[in-house]
Amino acid sequence: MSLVVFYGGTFDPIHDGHLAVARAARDALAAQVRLMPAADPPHRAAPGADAAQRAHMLDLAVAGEAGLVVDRRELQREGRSYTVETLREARGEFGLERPLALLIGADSFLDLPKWREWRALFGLAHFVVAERPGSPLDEGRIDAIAPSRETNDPADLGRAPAGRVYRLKQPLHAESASQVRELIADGRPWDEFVPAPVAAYIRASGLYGVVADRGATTA
Ligand SMILES: Nc1ncnc2c1ncn2[C@@H]1O[C@H](COP(=O)(O)OP(=O)(O)OP(=O)(O)O)[C@@H](O)[C@H]1O
Ligand SMILES: O=C(O)c1ccc[n+]([C@@H]2O[C@H](COP(=O)([O-])O)[C@@H](O)[C@H]2O)c1
Repeated sequence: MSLVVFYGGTFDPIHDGHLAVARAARDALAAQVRLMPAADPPHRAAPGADAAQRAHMLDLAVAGEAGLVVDRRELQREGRSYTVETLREARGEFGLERPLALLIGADSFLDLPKWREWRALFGLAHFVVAERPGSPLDEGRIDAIAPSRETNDPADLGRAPAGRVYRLKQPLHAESASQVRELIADGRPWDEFVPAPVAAYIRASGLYGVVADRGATTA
């Protein structure tokens, strides 16, 4: 059975780093990647764009892109978007045998022990960890969180429903959503860091306090 990859995030807004990671996972694992916006993400302040706007920006970013889809399941649930609940719900849909994986940046993975019922996550899905500047996965860091689970063989993720950790090797991408929001707030160029249709939507909606005639790298 083919692997399904969930890529959860606040995506406030989606940026080129997110897209690069999603494409790299799709290509390395030959799997569908489901970009899944959090309704109310745990462990952070309320997002600048509401959930419907963040999901819409994902739609714009993946339009026409093979193997990348938007998954709105967390928007249909009340309360905080705890991943353990999302994966339990996904198991109801995909069954217990289907290989599922959670795609996650290295910074989030290193924070995993703060997540709700985090040890249970390894019984529900594999992890695909994307390297990220500022969060080096030095020797032993993955093993310290997930002893003996790491594999270098992507095929291992198709051989079991859950429980392995695969490190996604891809060119590093420095973009972050907070950087994009800060650039917009400062009236500095920002649109080179997000997909063009997303930049157009941010401008048209006045998100993040964007001023229509400032911050564009192209007039
Ligand atoms: N440039 C990047 N490289 C690798 N992983 C990333 C990158 N940007 C985000 N991620 C990962 O994508 C997931 C969703 O990230 P999120 O939507 O919070 O974006 P962010 O850029 O980290 O946002 P913020 O700057 O607001 O914290 C997280 O697991 C995060 O680690
Ligand atoms: O389940 C948790 O306790 C938990 C704690 C922090 C983050 N998450 C999830 O991790 C993903 C990335 O979160 P964030 O805040 O970096 O955008 C997103 O899907 C969140 O719902 C989940």
